[in-house]
Amino acid sequence: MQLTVLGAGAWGTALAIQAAQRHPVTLWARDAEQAKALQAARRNDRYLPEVALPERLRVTADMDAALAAAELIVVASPMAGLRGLLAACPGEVPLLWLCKGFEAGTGRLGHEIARELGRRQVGVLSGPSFAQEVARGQATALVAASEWPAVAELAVRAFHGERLRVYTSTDPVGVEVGGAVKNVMAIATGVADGLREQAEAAQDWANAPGLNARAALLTRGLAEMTRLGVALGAKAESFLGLAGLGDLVLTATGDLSRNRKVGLLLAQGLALDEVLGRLGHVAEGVYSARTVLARGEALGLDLPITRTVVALLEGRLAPAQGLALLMNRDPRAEI
Ligand SMILES: NC(=O)C1=CN([C@@H]2O[C@H](COP(=O)(O)OP(=O)(O)OC[C@H]3O[C@@H](n4cnc5c(N)ncnc54)[C@H](O)[C@@H]3O)[C@@H](O)[C@H]2O)C=CC1
Ligand SMILES: O=C(CO)COP(=O)(O)O
Repeated sequence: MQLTVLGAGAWGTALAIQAAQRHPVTLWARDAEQAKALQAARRNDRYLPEVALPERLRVTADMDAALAAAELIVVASPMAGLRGLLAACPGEVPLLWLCKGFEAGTGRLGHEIARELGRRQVGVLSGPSFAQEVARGQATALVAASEWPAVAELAVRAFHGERLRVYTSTDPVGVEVGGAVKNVMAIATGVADGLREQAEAAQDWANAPGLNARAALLTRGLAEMTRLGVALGAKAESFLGLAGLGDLVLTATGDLSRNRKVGLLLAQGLALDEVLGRLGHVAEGVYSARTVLARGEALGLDLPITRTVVALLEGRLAPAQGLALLMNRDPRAEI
């Protein structure tokens, strides 16, 4: 199968490297200089420096050439690029996107953007998957979700192999809400873990959110994710799957996460601009947090962790105040 991956960031490059072991793959980079550098060095020095590009992987900045023979298109840009790339792709070729978030401005999920553009035969590929590990061939499980079962099956044909399991799902809403909300929860967990490191150093135990607090944040974060997802039409079971609990655990606790890193750096007292300057990669939770809150509020939902993350990102709350705010709410029933 001829595969075209649009976007040569960390994740697009990693999946292209994996797929190229079994299929001819074209990787499109939007910057001509970057495409030239990738072809010459056979390595993505900017976004994924440690893994070489296999022979079968062709890199180009020419979109028409990249799409010419595509049998499956994979959009690997951040959420901000999805609408433009969807609109630029031929409507008759099945398409998957990898981005995890809500579109800034419109507050839409990927499947809502596709519907708005009248695009059919599309789906999302998600789940717990740090690009670096996938590129190295370390065992990973993903989930491909689409309302068109043939699209999810195509994702299996393209990517399923010895080191990469691809499950299918008919719940794109659940898979997309999971991928978007876990990023917000990873920021919250990063803040808590950052506060713990500082308080532990001073043996200030009462102000050190420890392992108990982390487990509570993950569990209540899952509750928020599920609450929003179900209200948007998702199946509750999806949140116990790879794109829900699976990706929440990975991103909130794994130090390769950029969203978690945002939280860790905010806890050190850095301003958001400074944090983003240090990352060098996209951290979708920063852009999605407000939308998660707004869409939840529009549905009459209470999302206290998300609300706290938004206040932290907007600089209206200091990290330590965030923890106090969450702990001092009125008691309530768990479910
Ligand atoms: N890196 C990872 O481990 C994983 C990332 N993702 C998701 O995949 C998406 C992409 O992430 P990464 O590749 O890691 O990001 P990255 O920050 O490594 O690279 C982003 C790439 O997108 C391009 N880009 C940026 N804005 C764009 C726009 N408006 N239009 C077109 N292209 C644009 C950049 O030039 C760059 O090539 C994000 O939504 C992320 O949440 C999902 C799973 C794993
Ligand atoms: O989505 C991811 C892993 O599944 C990557 O998370 P970060 O964007 O936080 O690095």
